[in-house]
Amino acid sequence: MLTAENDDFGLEEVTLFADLILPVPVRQLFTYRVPRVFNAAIKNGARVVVPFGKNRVVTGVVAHIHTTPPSRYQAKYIGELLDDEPLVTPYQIALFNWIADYYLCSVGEVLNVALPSGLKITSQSKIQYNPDFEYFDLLTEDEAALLEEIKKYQSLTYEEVGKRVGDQNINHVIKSLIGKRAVILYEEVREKYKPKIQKKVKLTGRYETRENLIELIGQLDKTPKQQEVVMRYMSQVPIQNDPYANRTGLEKSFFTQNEEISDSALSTLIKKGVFEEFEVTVSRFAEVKPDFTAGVNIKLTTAQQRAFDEIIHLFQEKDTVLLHGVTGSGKTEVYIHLAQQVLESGSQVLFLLPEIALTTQIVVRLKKVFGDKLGIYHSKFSDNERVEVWKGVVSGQFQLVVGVRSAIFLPFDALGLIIVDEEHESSYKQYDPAPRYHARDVSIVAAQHQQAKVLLGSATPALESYYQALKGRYGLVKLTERFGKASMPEFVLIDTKQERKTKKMKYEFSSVLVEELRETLARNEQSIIFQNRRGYSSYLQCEECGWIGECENCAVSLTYHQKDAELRCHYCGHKEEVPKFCPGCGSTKVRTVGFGTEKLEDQLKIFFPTARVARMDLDTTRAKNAYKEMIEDIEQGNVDILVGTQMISKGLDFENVSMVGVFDADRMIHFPDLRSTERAFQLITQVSGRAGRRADRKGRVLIQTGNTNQKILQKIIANDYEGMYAEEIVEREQFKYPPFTRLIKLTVRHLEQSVARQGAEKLTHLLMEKMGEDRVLGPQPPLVERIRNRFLFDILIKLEREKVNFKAAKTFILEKVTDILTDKTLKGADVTIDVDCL
Ligand SMILES: Nc1ncnc2c1ncn2[C@@H]1O[C@H](COP(=O)(O)OP(=O)(O)OP(=O)(O)O)[C@@H](O)[C@H]1O
Ligand SMILES: [Zn+2]
Repeated sequence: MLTAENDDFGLEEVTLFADLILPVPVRQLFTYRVPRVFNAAIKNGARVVVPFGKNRVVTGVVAHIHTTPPSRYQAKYIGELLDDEPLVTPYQIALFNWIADYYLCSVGEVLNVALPSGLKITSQSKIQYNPDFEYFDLLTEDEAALLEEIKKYQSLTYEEVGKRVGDQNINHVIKSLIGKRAVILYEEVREKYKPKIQKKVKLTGRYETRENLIELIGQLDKTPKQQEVVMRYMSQVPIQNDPYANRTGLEKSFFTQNEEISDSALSTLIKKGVFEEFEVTVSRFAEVKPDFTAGVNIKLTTAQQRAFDEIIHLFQEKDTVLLHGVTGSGKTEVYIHLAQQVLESGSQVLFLLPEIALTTQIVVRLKKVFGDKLGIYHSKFSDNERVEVWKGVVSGQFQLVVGVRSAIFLPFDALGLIIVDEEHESSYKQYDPAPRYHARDVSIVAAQHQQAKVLLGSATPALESYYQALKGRYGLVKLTERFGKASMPEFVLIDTKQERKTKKMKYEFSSVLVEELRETLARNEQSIIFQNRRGYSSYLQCEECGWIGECENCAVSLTYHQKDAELRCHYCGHKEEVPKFCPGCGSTKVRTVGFGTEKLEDQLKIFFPTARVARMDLDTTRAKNAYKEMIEDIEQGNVDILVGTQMISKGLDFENVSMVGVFDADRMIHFPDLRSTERAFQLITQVSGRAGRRADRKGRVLIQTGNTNQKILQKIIANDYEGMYAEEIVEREQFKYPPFTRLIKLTVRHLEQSVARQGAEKLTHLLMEKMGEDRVLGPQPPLVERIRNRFLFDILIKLEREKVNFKAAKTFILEKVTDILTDKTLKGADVTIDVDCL
């Protein structure tokens, strides 16, 4: 038999099939038939467009090409082949498969988050005149007129039809034309990504010689406007010194946007064949010019150099190294030096950050060193920009990419190093939708695929990472001093109970904190106020009847946002107007309870009317450049007091911040969660680390608490990470929690509470039968037991790392979940699986 591999001639004849990864939540590949015309061109990793289901068109990626038709169904044809060269590399397909396997989801779901949407496909309805149409008598006047217009074109979109007839509201006429079959509607697939095109002009070839050019200028004596255009061109393009400069030409907009130059003169010159027009594809990042003026060659301090050498040394035997360096110790400088070394060796570097807020400052630092080699990848970028980074990685332009968690999906082919900064951060974990992956953990696997190394860095490592380091699985390197004689900040615990008793509290602020703020202002230094809750107050409550504003879709109280005078659900985004009277009893005594960043901002303005107060949280940073502008504002000293959520807690480096105030420490410490102690330590240490980062500014941190004796607060004050670790790890072992076990959370959801409960109970039983009662906990409703109208029940599975065959256990779990999903008595129930839930 002739096969695709061994005979090119036979390729024309043979029928090929392709197994595709499709972006759907089904754990299988889909086999499609390859039209013969694509036989020679189709490759693994290429994108194709295929019909799916009744009337969907989706983009898939070829995983495997073969000659075996599917046995259970008739294969449909692939519609279009989008790439001549594979867009997704074999490395990526292997990694996506690993993620799907490990996190128990479909490869399609991985693909769905991995591909920037600009590389996916949308379908657009197009309208075309039906040549077989005969019943013109049936048309109204409007319809006949429109049909005449449509007839002139091969095909049009709805929008274009509207433009052609100068009326955007003609959809109803189009609809009736479709109904009468006078026009045909069809779906055209198109790529969302649009390269940015620039129109340029250049002199035609014959004027690249000096003589011809001089002659031309002479000829134009009589048409001074045209002569002006040529002269201006020459002033911008040094064609006399370098004839090749003409080849790059000049943006057309240079002429069209210049009022002194006449458009028509340029047009005439183009018509005469003096100039010619051409188009080039330009990078959207062209405007971000690197700034080479400062800081290119920062010299590492002795301590940093020692850390650097140790890391390099440890990489000889370990694939992963943890850099535990206190806040402000200069970890970023160590990363930069490592990245430089790796790039020089010809390999690529991926630099992961947990949050967009952080990229702003670090990108400035990296740009100085790496210039155009640096690609930036995060969600505040448009799709087109993300596609450009993707393509830039393939083309080799971007050898270093800084990005948030999804940057781990980029098509690297020669990774040497992955840096995971602030590796303890929970934002590396994706919660919803699947894949519920952890970018730090995926990094380690991605690095294995590429024989690359991973550097984890943090001032407050995740317990898991530190455990692995102490066990010797990761290398461990420490930086215990701040850079440049800056000392660690000094802590003050403020007893709010005492202050309340003596009536010294002013609103939410202790007198000590207000006084400290006043002194900081007087010294012209900056302060940070940290409260990990946005909005004005936690909720609204009626003093008379106790009514509390709750979300109609979720079992959670609505947060009061004063600025927009509304109540908002932080789970589903539902919004309501603030009621004037209590909906329960009609009383007007509706009060706000608790406080968020918005309220603290307001109160600060009352204490310090002339101070410049800024707020940084999810609500104030929605716009694309909001972070950047706010951070620059702070750097330039235009802000005296910054109020913010966890967003401001880590990584930011402001030289003039000397005071940090921490609110609601108790809520962080006592949050009902196995990680609350670890998290409280991390958050408070990180935000404290923003204070006093320069030798000439002693940092002070004031923590408001109802109980100053709490052990964890003492550990924070003493900067005693090891102490915190030692106590926590004992508890983790005792209660069988990570790192000693792996946790899988199953959540059963249903519109009806009884069905959700029933499903969860059934599933629990099925699991317990084989896994035992100790390993399966629940079911129980989570903290917020209803989200978006659906009731939730959680089941927690604990699997001992050393004892349990993880893979087999997961296969078993998947089987049982499938049993529930196909159970007729549980119709509509849905189960999400979260492997290594946090
Ligand atoms: N060797 C050096 N030479 C000059 N400046 C340095 C050096 N090392 C660090 N710095 C400066 O000290 C400050 C703190 O360093 P950096 O931001 O890298 O700390 P970090 O360890 O990443 O802190 P955090 O954990 O809080 O993010 C920065 O402004 C940095 O530019
Ligand atoms: Zn809600």
